[in-house]
Amino acid sequence: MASSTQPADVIALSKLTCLLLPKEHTNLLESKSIWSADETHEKFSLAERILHLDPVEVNIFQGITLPDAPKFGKVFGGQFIGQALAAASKTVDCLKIVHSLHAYFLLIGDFNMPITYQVHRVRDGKSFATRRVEAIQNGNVVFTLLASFQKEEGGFNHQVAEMPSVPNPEELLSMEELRERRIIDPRLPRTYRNKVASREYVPWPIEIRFCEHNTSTNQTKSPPSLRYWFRAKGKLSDDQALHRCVAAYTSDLIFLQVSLNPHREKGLKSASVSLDHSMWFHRPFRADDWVLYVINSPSAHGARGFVSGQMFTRNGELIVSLTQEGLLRRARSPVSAAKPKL
Ligand SMILES: CCCCC/C=C\C/C=C\CCCCCCCC(=O)SCCNC(=O)CCNC(=O)[C@H](O)C(C)(C)COP(=O)(O)OP(=O)(O)OC[C@H]1O[C@@H](n2cnc3c(N)ncnc32)[C@H](O)[C@@H]1OP(=O)(O)O
Repeated sequence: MASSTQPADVIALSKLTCLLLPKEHTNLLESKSIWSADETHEKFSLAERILHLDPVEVNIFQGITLPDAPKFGKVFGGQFIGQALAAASKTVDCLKIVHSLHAYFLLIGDFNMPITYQVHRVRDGKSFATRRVEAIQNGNVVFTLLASFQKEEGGFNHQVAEMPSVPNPEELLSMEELRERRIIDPRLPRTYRNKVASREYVPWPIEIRFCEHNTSTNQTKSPPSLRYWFRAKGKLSDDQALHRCVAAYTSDLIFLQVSLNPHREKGLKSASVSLDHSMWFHRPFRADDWVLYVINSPSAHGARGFVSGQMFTRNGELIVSLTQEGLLRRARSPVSAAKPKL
């Protein structure tokens, strides 16, 4: 080293020291912070592009609803959670990673309008940091999230929760295959099959494989529980913060609906929206690798359904615990509850 010449950058200079870093190690200086892509590249997975935010000012970010993002007639609740968590994460020291969040859905979001995320730096401690995020459209706060972040720390370790025994995702049908099968399944009512066939099919950014083969429809009763594997389509950047945002996004896709399962009946039209959502991230994971989502609804009462969930890696590690309460009503016709009023 002493006699050879190497290209290097001066990275610190004082009267007494001059710190040089060989060119091949300059990547060590790159921020490890939340995926820092300033542009949305086509090569990124759709999930990563949906969660992309533009910085506007310090603590203020802007997100949009991409044309190919799932919408359900409004801004999808998971998009609010994922984007708000991304905004919060971008303001936190990159060594701290989200361990819990609590959110409220206040107003139906308009997917034709950008969403402004205003981050409030509630506290920055040595080990923990807390952020509050407001999602704003047309001057109204439509969604709010509190999230807490922690520096990696060793400690006690136990896991009582056991991953249920379910088939491997490779043995199960994809949503696309399931849809094809349902259209031609003679055990299902013709009206239901026609409805599935005529409904426009928009692929989700998340691949889903239901663990139980069932022939129930949105018009037939079933137990208030569900288990499915999910993973982001495509490869995600290697940033644990992003993987947690993608899990947060996905967690609202099929969650509250489980609460409606025992109440489904012919002709039922429901008006249901997520009201609040809480998550605890226990261990690191990748959201572009299969994750098992185990959902139960212990209660529905007073027009509110309650659901709780656990997420496991393929190795049976409990990675996330979560809960949600949602509004569960019979829809008054015409179904108008889900229109934005901003
Ligand atoms: C289980 C097997 C599954 C297999 C699945 C396979 C495939 C799945 C396929 C699809 C899955 C889709 C998954 C979609 C999940 C989507 C989840 C979400 O994204 S929800 C979006 C996030 N949440 C929100 O946006 C909620 C925002 N918050 C609010 O809107 C409000 O806070 C509120 C909760 C409505 C409460 O506001 P308020 O106090 O003002 O409430 P009101 O009771 O006064 O009502 C407001 C408004 O609604 C009208 N309304 C009320 N009740 C009804 C009803 N029963 N029917 C129709 N309309 C109703 C009411 O008239 C009010 O309107 P107005 O002000 O004009 O009078």
